[in-house]
Amino acid sequence: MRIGIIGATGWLGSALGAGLLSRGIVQPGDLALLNRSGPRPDYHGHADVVWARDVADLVAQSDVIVVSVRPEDWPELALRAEGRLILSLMAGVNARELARCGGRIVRVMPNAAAEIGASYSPFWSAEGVTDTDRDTVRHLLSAIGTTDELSSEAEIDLMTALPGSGAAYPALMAVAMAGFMRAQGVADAIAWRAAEAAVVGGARLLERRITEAPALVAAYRDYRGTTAAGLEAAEAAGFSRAVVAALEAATEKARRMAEGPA
Ligand SMILES: NC(=O)C1=CN([C@@H]2O[C@H](COP(=O)(O)OP(=O)(O)OC[C@H]3O[C@@H](n4cnc5c(N)ncnc54)[C@H](OP(=O)(O)O)[C@@H]3O)[C@@H](O)[C@H]2O)C=CC1
Ligand SMILES: O=C(O)[C@@H]1CCC=N1
Repeated sequence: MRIGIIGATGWLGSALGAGLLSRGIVQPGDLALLNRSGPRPDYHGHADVVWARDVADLVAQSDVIVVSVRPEDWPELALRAEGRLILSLMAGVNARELARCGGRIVRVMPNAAAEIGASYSPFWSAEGVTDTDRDTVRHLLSAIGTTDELSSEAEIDLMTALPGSGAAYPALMAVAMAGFMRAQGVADAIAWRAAEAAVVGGARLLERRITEAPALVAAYRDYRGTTAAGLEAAEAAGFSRAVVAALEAATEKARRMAEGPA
């Protein structure tokens, strides 16, 4: 099967291309690529990938087309892709708009952890998508991590806020934590390592047992030690409210983008 990626050198398109090639899901000669800035002599160690001349050329050389341009760049693509399976990675471009290209539409919401094969990339299939298409989607997404099929397109906007945000909130937390340490006079490198211990070490402890998070919070509270004091102060300062506000704002932005200009 020939795969085309529009936006193949971008943050996500490049991660997907790398994953597809390194896992042998697609052979270099069956991978058609397009970007704005032009072909690269080497694409993740492969010189023999196919660089399309333009959108029409990419469509002609692909059975499945991944659209990984920024949402604002979608209209200028003027994609015509009758009979093709389309995987849109774009936030805030709805299936009705995408269907104008004439293909069978699947919307996917990956995240930046695609770079390390650890993206959770839920997808939603519009009308006309077949079970064979779904198998194809799952196979392709296995190149960057795991997936689930969603039952409604509205859930894509929620998934755009989370998990689409990737490392954004952990990074924000790390910045605040390291900032506190530095403000207390701790050396820069040690301040960052302390933040890393909490953000990365803590995340590793929760890996594959995230549903135990409430019990873990309760265990720290019941311990009645220093962390319990910290958790109480965090909640009093609005920690959970801040997280919810962030997800609400991101979801709302995705919805407004999908509705188009007022
Ligand atoms: N980044 C993320 O964490 C996430 C992003 N998304 C979605 O994924 C999509 C891609 O995002 P991201 O990878 O971050 O974006 P980038 O800006 O990193 O990459 C965009 C890519 O699109 C290419 N491009 C732009 N315009 C055209 C055009 N007219 N024809 C061909 N190629 C074009 C660019 O080419 P060139 O490099 O030559 O300029 C580049 O390769 C977005 O729609 C975003 O909403 C979804 C979830 C998470
Ligand atoms: O911040 C963004 O717009 C991209 C799209 C979804 C998640 N990240």
